[in-house]
Order: sequence, then structure tokens, then C-alpha cells
Amino acid sequence: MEVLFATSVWLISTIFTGLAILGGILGYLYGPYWGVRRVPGPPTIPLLGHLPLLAKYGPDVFSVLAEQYGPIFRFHMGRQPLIIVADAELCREVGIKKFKDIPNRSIPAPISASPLHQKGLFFTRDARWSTMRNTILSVYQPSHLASLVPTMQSFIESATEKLHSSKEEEITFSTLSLGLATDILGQAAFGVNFGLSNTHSIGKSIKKIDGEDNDDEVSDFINQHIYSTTQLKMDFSGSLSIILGLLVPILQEPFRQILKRIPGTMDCKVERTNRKLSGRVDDIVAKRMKDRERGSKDFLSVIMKAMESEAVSKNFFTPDYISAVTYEHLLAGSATTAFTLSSIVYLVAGHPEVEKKLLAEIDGFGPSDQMPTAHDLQHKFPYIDQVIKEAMRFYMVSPLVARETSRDVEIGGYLLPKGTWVWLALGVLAKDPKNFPEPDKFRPERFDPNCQELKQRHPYAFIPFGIGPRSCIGQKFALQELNLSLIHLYRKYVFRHSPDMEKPLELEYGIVLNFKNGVKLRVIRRT
Ligand code: HEM
Repeated sequence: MEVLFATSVWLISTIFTGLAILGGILGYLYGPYWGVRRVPGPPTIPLLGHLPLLAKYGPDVFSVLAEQYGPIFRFHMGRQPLIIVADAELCREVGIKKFKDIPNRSIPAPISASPLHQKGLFFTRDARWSTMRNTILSVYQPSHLASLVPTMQSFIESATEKLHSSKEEEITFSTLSLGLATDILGQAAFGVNFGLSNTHSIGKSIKKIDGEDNDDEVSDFINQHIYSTTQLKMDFSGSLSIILGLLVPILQEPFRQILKRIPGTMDCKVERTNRKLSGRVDDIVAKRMKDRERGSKDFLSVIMKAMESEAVSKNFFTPDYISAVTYEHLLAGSATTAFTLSSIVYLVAGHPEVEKKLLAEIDGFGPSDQMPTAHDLQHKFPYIDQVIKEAMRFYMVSPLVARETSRDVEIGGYLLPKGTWVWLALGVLAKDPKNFPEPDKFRPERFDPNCQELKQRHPYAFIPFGIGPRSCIGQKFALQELNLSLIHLYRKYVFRHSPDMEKPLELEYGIVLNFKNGVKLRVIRRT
């Protein structure tokens, strides 16, 4: 009798424990979904969520879903539901009108393992973010940007000279533009000349990291930067711990701790690279902190000066944060600007009528050795401005921007609980035929300030640099660099698509959009 009783108690307690564990697992897996279940979205597969749809449609997945489910819908990145906002007015609501309820960014799995990425402006939160942002804003005053024109110019000149002396007819333009953008930012951020736009080293060097080939200090540093950036994948091509982070976030960190110790795994390589990279950035910062002489105008010096002169900033800008914001400068500005420059040149190469107007405007500015000032760049090249905007609309480098609610908030008729990830689908807005008729046509004239299409467009339909107080801090820097680069390039050359290039261009999702196979172009010298 006693044995039977004990067995029954054991059985019941086992069942209850089992049920509690099951409940815990289900609660963990479906908890985030429960709060937003009323928002429409496609049926989800447990654990995977909607990742198979991402694999099927690629970056177009959000346009496909917006057509089916409307301006606000659910997309499950593995376990994590995202509320995707694909409407200009709702973006204004999230980014501007309700900013105080949605002031921060959610941190996606690929970033959560990297303090260097987390301590930059992008992922800092609340009061720390606003203090950091206000200090950093001083670096982007128009006068400071204008003073960077000669630096940008000299890098662009040396990159274009390389084309001039090159015997090859075909180049991978995306490699050249990444070298150029990284060099400009290396100088602007750290005051260091990486020397990439003078060599053909980038493509080769990425491979060197895998093979542990030790190059000199600078290119080693930059190789690590590129490797670290390109490994931050948002789909199933990232490291094992990142994939686990997408599926079961709680497992990401323990698995990363194990995998990073196993030689040959991608986690091990990423860890080693990030450690070296942080070490190098920290060394530069520590050296500069000791160095009393800070006459230079690079980002790092300006941040340090601001830190020393303001008590508030001093508390916030500890050396680890200084390293992170300086590195972020390089990170946020290089791949984005390089992608944009490559896509402009690629699109112009396929549209002779656009090329003709562009050349006429550039040639009409003055003799080819007349360097434009920052003021000229803003006012004397209206067609370049239209071409840049249209190319950014056509291939939006950052098609999604992340936000997270800090309290319960109503958006588009749905009450979203505190902690909901709300992502703005800038890429979907940019291809919405309501605001951009025939969206798959490349037509810079749709950004002519006098055209009817622009006048009828929603003011927030085109927001490639984001929206509201958290919008891109480097927008003017990037536009100045793009304008200067285009003027210099088209004064000497025109470009044609290489027969080796796939059509249409294939893209892949990293932390920003990237070209799967690079942009290969044939260079033609203008006489
Ligand atoms: C064509 C080039 C670029 C594009 C398309 C771009 C795009 C973006 C976008 C979409 C965001 C998010 C905005 C939001 O959440 O509303 C962002 C944020 C940011 N960008 Fe850029 N960016 C570019 C160049 C740069 C450059 C050159 C820098 C630095 C020199 C930079 C630094 C940043 C930083 C620090 C943030 C975070 C701002 C904050 O949270 O306060 N970006 N960028």
C-alpha cells in the first residue's frame, strides 16, 4: 500500500514537473508572441518563425508580406516577433510623434555578443544615448564637415588615379568603393591613413584572416574590421551561435562560450577577430589619451576634447565607450557609403540618358581642376542630388531600422506591450507605387523638386537615413563624400556593366545590404 502511495506521489510529481517544464518552454517560446498576437501576420513555424520566408523571398520578403497583410504586420525572426511598419504615416508616428515611448533600438542576435558594437551610439539607450549623441553632434557641424572636403578629395583623387594607371579594363567597383569609404573614415575617425584605396588589398586580405596570414598592422586591423562586419548575418548563414540566437536566444551565449573555444568554428574566428579588433581600437584610444597634443580634427580627438571639457560627458565617455563610438564611425559609415556609391555607378552605367545629364552638369561646373567647396556641393549639383536619391531608393542599403517600445504604446490600432520590437520597413516604403509610380524604374527626375510626383508624395515616404531624433548622424558626411566621389569619377571616366555580372544584381542581408558577387564594371576613360 505504502509502495503504491509512494509510486503515485512520484508519478504525480513527475507529471507536474514535466508539465511545468513544458509550460516553461512553451511560455519562453510563445511569450513574446502572445502580447502581439492580434497584429496580423502569416502562420508561423515553431522556433523558425518566418525565417523560411526570408530564405524564399530574400530582401523582398517584407514587400510581399506588406501587400498581403497591410501597413503593420508581424514577422517572426525565429522566436522573436517583429512588428513591421510599412507605411509612411505610421513610420512618422513611431519615429517622431511617439519617440518618447519608443526611443531605443532592439539588439538583434548578431550584435548581442559584441561589446564593441553594443557600446556605440547605435545600441546605447535612454539618457546615456542622448548625452552621447549631443556630444557627438558637435563633430557634424557644417563647418567641421566643410573642413573635411580636402581630406575626402585627396583620397578620392588617389583612388581615381589608380583607375587611370590600371591596365585592366574591368574592375570590381564595390571593392574600390569599400577601400575608398574605409580610408576616408579611417582618417576622419581615427586620424589614421589605412592606405586601402591605393592598393588592391581588400579582396585578398579578407581571405588572409581565415588563413592567419600576418600582414602589416594597418591592413591587419582593417581586414579584421571587414571580417567582423561581414560575418554579422541576419539569416542562416551566420555563425552557429548567431543561428541559435535567432531560434532560442537563451542558448546563444552558453553555446558561444563553448564554440569560441573550438578551433575552426566560425564563432572561434569571429571571437578572435573581435578580440583583436577591440584590442587595437583600445590601444589607439589609450595612446591618444596619453598624448597631450590633440590638434587634429579627427573624430577621436574631437570626442576626447568634448569629454575633457564637459563633466557630464566625462562620466559617459569612459575609454570603452570612446573606443566603441570611434569604431562605430568606421563601421556605420564605410559599408553603407560604399554600397551606395557602387549602386549609383552601377545604375548610371545601365541608363545612358541619366549618364548624359550627369556629365553635362559636372562638365558645366567649371574646368576639371576646379575643386568644389562644401557650398558648391550643396547648391550647384541638383541633378547629382536626384541621382543619389533615386539610387538610394532603388537599392536601399538599410531597408529596415529597429526600434523597441519602452512602455505600452498604441500603433496603427494595436496596443503593443513594453519591450515589443518595432521595425520600420524603409525599403518597402521606397518601392510603394502609391508614392513612387513604376517603382522598378530608375528615374532620378522623380526627385526633381518641381515635379508633380514629388509634390504629391508623403514627406516620409523616402527616409533612407531613418527618421526622427535617432536618424543617421552621418547623413551629411555621407552625402558630401558621395557628391565629391561622383564629381571626381565622372570627370575622368564612364562605366559599363561587365559581361561577367549577373542580371539582375544579387543582394545579400548582412547588418546592411550587400552585393552577393560584387559590382563588376568596365572603365572607359573620357578623353
Ligand atoms: C549612405 C550612407 C549611410 C546610410 C544609408 C545610413 C543609414 C542609416 C540608418 C538607416 C540609420 C538608422 C536610423 C534610424 O534608426 O532612424 C543610421 C544610423 C546611424 N548612422 Fe548611418 N548611414 C550612412 C552613413 C553613415 C556614416 C558615414 C556614419 C558616420 C560617420 C553613420 C553613423 C550612424 C550612426 C552613429 C547611427 C546611429 C544614430 C543614433 O542611434 O543616434 N552613418 N544610419
